[in-house]
Amino acid sequence: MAVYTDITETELSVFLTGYDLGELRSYRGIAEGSENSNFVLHTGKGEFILTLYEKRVEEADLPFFLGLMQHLALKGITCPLPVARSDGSLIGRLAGRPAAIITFLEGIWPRRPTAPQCREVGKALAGMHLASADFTLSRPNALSVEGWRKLWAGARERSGEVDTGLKEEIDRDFELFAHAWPADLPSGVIHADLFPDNVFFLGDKLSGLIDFYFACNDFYAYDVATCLNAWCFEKDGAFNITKGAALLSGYESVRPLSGREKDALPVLARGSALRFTLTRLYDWLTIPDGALVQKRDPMEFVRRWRFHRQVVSATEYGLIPA
Ligand SMILES: Nc1ncnc2c1ncn2[C@@H]1O[C@H](COP(=O)(O)OP(=O)(O)O)[C@@H](O)[C@H]1O
Ligand SMILES: N[C@@H](CCOP(=O)(O)O)C(=O)O
Repeated sequence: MAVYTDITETELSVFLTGYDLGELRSYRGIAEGSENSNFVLHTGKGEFILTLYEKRVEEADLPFFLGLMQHLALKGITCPLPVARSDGSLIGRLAGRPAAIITFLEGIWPRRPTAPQCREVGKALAGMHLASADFTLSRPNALSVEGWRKLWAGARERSGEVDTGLKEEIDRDFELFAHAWPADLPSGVIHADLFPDNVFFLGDKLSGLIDFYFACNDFYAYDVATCLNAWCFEKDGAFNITKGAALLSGYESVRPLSGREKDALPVLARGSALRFTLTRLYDWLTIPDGALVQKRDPMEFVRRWRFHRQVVSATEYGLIPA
């Protein structure tokens, strides 16, 4: 469910007078997504996506997110282009919420990603990293190790309700990250949530990257690690090395990883799996049933995190040794 704030035809028509998009022909809410309210608009100028930003997105971060999409789209990355209002701004207000309109992208997100699709996503991720190198705004990653600690503080005491033993196991990882988390790897703007539901395909051809609302500045290799987690595990929990190899070779065909980035992949993948475990665990334990936020199973990522704890070298992800 992802229409948390409803809108009337009248208020939407008034909102659209701030744009050069012609008249409103129809609109409908979109069921998918989890953070914001999204609508498809059909106007005199075609189809667009309208997003009303809900409480979890900080209004102060919107210039970064929308500016990034604009920067990337103008550089040829297949992502939505924010539509400017008649006064030149990208952000308006609708139904008491900050709101923006972005271009509509064709495509379907893959429910069961294939190895060729993993290769395409690797290439697209590297393309995004290169294209964002000269983006002038920055945003620290609120969901890096210190952010995880805060989530853990809010979930730790009740974590046994999800899996016994988790408390001690996660505590131990925080001790590891205190000294083993990389201090300096090549960094820049990363997507930070490039899961299959944020990538559209037409067949095996990638047609769009969406949902830049976790984008931030961090290690590029951390974004690669997140994609390994999001794209290369099967429904039964097993890591698929063919998909891992496809994703990594796709990435390296555009932006080769340095030796230090390769060496760091196991700890980054472990940290990234913990990051998604913790956001899911926190929501699982703190959001009341029936609330308007989609809760996701934390155990899916606990299993991935446990897998990475056994990994000693990135060759286990399908990386070809230099
Ligand atoms: N530019 C776009 N073009 C086409 N569909 C889009 C676009 N942006 C979002 N959507 C649709 O809206 C859904 C939710 O978008 P998303 O940005 O993932 O929301 P949330 O931030 O709430 O997770 C997507 O799964 C997709 O169906
Ligand atoms: N990808 C995250 C949840 C974020 O949801 P999104 O709909 O904004 O991509 C997870 O799987 O935990």
